[in-house]
Amino acid sequence: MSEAPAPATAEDAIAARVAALPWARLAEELDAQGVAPLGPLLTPEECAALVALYAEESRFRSRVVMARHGFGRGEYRYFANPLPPLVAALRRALYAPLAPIASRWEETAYPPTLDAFAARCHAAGQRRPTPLLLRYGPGDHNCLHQDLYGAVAFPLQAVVLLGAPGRDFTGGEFVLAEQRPRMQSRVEVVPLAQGEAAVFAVHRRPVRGTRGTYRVTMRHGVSRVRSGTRFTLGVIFHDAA
Ligand SMILES: O=C(O)CCC(=O)C(=O)O
Ligand SMILES: [Fe+2]
Repeated sequence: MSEAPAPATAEDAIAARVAALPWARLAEELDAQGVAPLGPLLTPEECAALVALYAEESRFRSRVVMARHGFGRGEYRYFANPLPPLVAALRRALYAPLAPIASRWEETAYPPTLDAFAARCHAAGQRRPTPLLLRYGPGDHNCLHQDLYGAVAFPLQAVVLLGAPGRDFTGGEFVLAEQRPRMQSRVEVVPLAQGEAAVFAVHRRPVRGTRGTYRVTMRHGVSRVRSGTRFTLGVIFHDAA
C-alpha cells in the first residue's frame, strides 16, 4: 500500500496538517520576525462552520464589546468549555511544536504537551478557556494589545482568518508592532487569505544584538475594516484567571 491512511477524525486531520508544516523554517522566521505565517490551515467549509458558531450563545463563556473597554471597535466571544473539537484540536496540535520555541525564548521549560501546560495554568488559578472568535464590521478595528490573562503565559499565539479578503470584507489587516529599547517602533502587516493562520509573539521576544540578547515588546491588532464583516479565530494557549 503506497497511500497514507485517511485521518480517522477531524482532529486527526488537523493534527496531520499541523505536523506537516515546515517547523524548522517557521522557528527561524519566528526568531527573526516574531511572526510566521503558516499558510492554509482550515478549509473554507471549516471556516464557515466556525463563523456559524458565533451566533450560538451557549458556546461562549463571555462576550466583549470592544468599544466599552477602549479596546477598539468590534466584538469578540470567548469559547466556553468544552471547546469545539476543531478549536481544541488546533490548540493542542499547535502547542507541541511551539513549546520548544517558547522554552528557548523565555529560557524556561514549557511542558511538551498542552494538557501539561493547562495543568500549570489551572494550578495558578487560570482555569477559563481563552480561544475566541472575533467579529469586525465596517469601521471596526482592534487596538494594539497583548493577550495576557495572569502570571502564567505562553509567549506565542495563533490567529486564523475565517473570511476571504476582497470577497467578505476589505481593510482589516492583521498588524504587529515591535517596540525596541530606546528605539522607534516597527510595524509588520501580515497578509492572510481565508483559512490561513499566523503564529506570533504575545508580549515580547528575544532579539540577538551585538552585545548579547535583549527583549523587544510586541503588540498586535487589526487595522480598520473598510467594508463587509471580518471573522477570525484566536488561539491563545494560556487559560485566564
Ligand atoms: O482579528 C485578528 O486578526 C486579531 C485577533 C486578536 O487580537 C487575537 O487573536 O488575539
Ligand atoms: Fe489579540
